Amino acid sequence: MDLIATGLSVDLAARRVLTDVGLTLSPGRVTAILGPNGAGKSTLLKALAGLVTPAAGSVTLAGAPVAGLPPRDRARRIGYLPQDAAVHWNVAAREIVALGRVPHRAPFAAPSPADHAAIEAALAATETIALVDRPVAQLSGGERARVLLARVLAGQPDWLLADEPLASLDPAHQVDILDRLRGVAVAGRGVVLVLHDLAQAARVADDVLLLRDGAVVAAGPAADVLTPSTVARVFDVRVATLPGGRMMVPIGRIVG
Ligand SMILES: Nc1ncnc2c1ncn2[C@@H]1O[C@H](COP(=O)(O)OP(=O)(O)OP(=O)(O)O)[C@@H](O)[C@H]1O
Repeated sequence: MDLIATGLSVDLAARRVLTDVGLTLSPGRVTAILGPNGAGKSTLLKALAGLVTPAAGSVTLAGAPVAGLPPRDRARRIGYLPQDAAVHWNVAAREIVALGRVPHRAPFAAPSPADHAAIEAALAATETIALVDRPVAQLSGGERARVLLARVLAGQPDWLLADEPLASLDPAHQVDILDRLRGVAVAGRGVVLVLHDLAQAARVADDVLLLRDGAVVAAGPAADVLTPSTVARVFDVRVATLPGGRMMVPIGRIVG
């Protein structure tokens, strides 16, 4: 059940922000989308989730255009965690996580044992069990981010698309959530992450897609793409590599 973008271009406010992007994503792998600010990473993720209308090209899931999938079906198959997700209702965290199961049952039906099991598993994976009775408005940014990730995990989608899921997490939770996301891929689902941290990407990703100015600069297995020269070209930074070669730390700006 591949997720495939073909000749994908997206315009926002009459400006082209993605140009002719082509990629094939396969289940069982973690793909990291990296690139400078404004490169089009979030727009690409939204397009993969069927949430923006392409100006040209298409996104298909198992051969069917995602834009044409019935919304409930699409929500069951593609879980999307936006960047800086806001919560508009000040309800208990458990209610937010439970919303992840809504696409799985008929309108107004009571949660099934499978729903309860999926919610408990998501709470455990994100270490949010202790937060379930707290109103979300009273949670810290990192706690809220974990609750929102739990909501997407509870939906057990075939594809999990997350936009900067580590942004407000402390190092322990970053490592833990990355391991959980790897586990989702190992279990046979597809995981696509927009990340900023090169080291985290090197740690978690099987495949890496580098975007700059709305176009793909490099894509493929992480070991092939995350090289000092490619990273320097895309981000205008000099990097030092840690032993092993894949872990990189930016050490200076390339000017001119
Ligand atoms: N709603 C919008 N209307 C108009 N332009 C937009 C809109 N959203 C994003 N853009 C523009 O589209 C381009 C790509 O934005 P996008 O958010 O996809 O980039 P990004 O790579 O995710 O950036 P960042 O790393 O800063 O989050 C940017 O130039 C941005 O200013």
